[in-house]
Parts: sequence; structure tokens; C-alpha cells
Amino acid sequence: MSEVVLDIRDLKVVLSGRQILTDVNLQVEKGQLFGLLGPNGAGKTTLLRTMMGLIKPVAGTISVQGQSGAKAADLLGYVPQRQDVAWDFPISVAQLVVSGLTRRLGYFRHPRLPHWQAVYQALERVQMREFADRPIQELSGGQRQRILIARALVTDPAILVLDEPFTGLDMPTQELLTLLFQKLASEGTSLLMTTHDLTHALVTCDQVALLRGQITATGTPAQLKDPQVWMDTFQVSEKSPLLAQLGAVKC
Ligand SMILES: Nc1ncnc2c1ncn2[C@@H]1O[C@H](COP(=O)(O)OP(=O)(O)OP(=O)(O)O)[C@@H](O)[C@H]1O
Repeated sequence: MSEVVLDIRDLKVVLSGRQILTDVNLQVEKGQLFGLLGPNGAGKTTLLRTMMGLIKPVAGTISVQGQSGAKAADLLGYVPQRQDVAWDFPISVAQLVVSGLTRRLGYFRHPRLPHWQAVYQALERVQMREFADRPIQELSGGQRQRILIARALVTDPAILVLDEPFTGLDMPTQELLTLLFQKLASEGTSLLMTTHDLTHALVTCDQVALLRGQITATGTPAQLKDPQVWMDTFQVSEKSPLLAQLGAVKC
């Protein structure tokens, strides 16, 4: 049986008195590329923030490789949306990547040789080693996405958690990024990503979950062909072109 890396059970989150997540159950296995899909306001970011320990759930558990609480959050490699990073900050690619070790190092300890070795290894894994000394301002959108992934990989996390990694990237860059995700998954890293690109997720992910405050469906892309679950989750009619695009049409 495959090893479950991320195990979320009966998670309930309330923000400002409103229940945002209800009884969320989700399991991601080792080496799996998992897509979390849902409309605007479905609770995707809330779920990621709860996994990172930034929001305290009112009920339920989150465990990563059997660990919970802060230890579980330490095993997650979070990759924020590119727009959440100050790209005009005057630092090099290697300096951005080493900042992924800040939590481990503490703010006042300088990185030493083994830390820089980890930085170069992470850059190698995302095929950006030769960019180590470049200022981050000079990078393209696809290159930025890669070094954010390197920054998350530098702690050797059990699972990468990516918030909308494909947004704003052209098709060839999306394809290269997908190949990178598949390579990381084949090396044993699990990946959980949110995305609004549903067709792309169905083509690339091993497993997907649909979210609308609660998990409305989960399975392999081939198992999610029932148009009703897409109509209910995304509030579209049976005439929506989305269903044809997803191949979710009644036989
Ligand atoms: N701090 C907060 N206090 C109260 N409500 C919040 C807070 N943060 C988010 N929400 C609400 O929680 C719901 C889920 O928001 P969330 O950002 O998690 O959705 P999302 O699926 O990531 O959406 P999008 O695809 O638009 O990014 C929304 O209705 C939002 O208004």
C-alpha cells in the first residue's frame, strides 16, 4: 500500500464567525501530484494556510508523515503565488533560495557551507543552478516560479504545497513546469497544488479533489467524469462549455 504523506481528517475552520471549511478529509500519497480545485471563495487558500499552521482549525487534524502541529508545518514546503513576492528586492537567486532556511537557522545565524550546498542542490533540482548569482529582478515568470520551488525544496520537505503555480504563465512554460512537477514526483516528493486551470489539472494530476467549503468529490481524473459534481461545485449549468472541455458530459 502507498504511504500517506499528508492526512487531513474532519477539518473544520471558522473565520469571523463564518464556517469556511466543513469536514474536509484529504489524503496525499508519496510521489503523488494532487490538484485541489474549486471556484473563487471555495476555501483553497484557507485550507493551505491552515496546513501551514497560520489558521487554527476549530476541529479536525492535519498530519504530515505522522507528525502534527508545528512539526507537520515544518515538513511542508510552501510555494506562494508569484505576485506575493517582492521581485524588485535587490538580492540574488541564491539569496532568495537560502531564505527558505530562515525558520531553521533563526534570523541571526548566517548560512554556512552545508546550507549553501543545500541551496545549490535545490537550484539543480529545478534546473536553475547557473542562475544562482543573477539578481531576482531579471528573471522571467517561469524562472521565478522555479526558484520559489527551489526555496521550498531547500528544507527537503515531505510535500510541496503550491498556490496557483500556473497563473500568468504561457503554454510552453506551463508545460516545462509540469515536466518539473512530474520529475519531482518521480523522485518521491508529493505535490499538492491549487489551480484554476481545470483542464490542465485533469491532464497532469494523478489525483484531484473538488472543494466548495467541503470536499465535493475526489478521485483520479478518469473517475471525475460525472457532470453533476462539476455543476454543483462550480455552479455552472449543464450547457456550460466547461463540461465539454473537461470531458464531463452525460453519455
Ligand atoms: N480572514 C478572514 N475572515 C473572514 N472570512 C475570510 C477570511 N479570509 C477568507 N475569508 C472568506 O473565506 C472564504 C474562502 O476564501 P479563500 O481565500 O480561502 O478562497 P479561495 O478558494 O482561495 O478563493 P480564490 O480562488 O478566489 O483565491 C471566502 O468567502 C472569503 O471571503
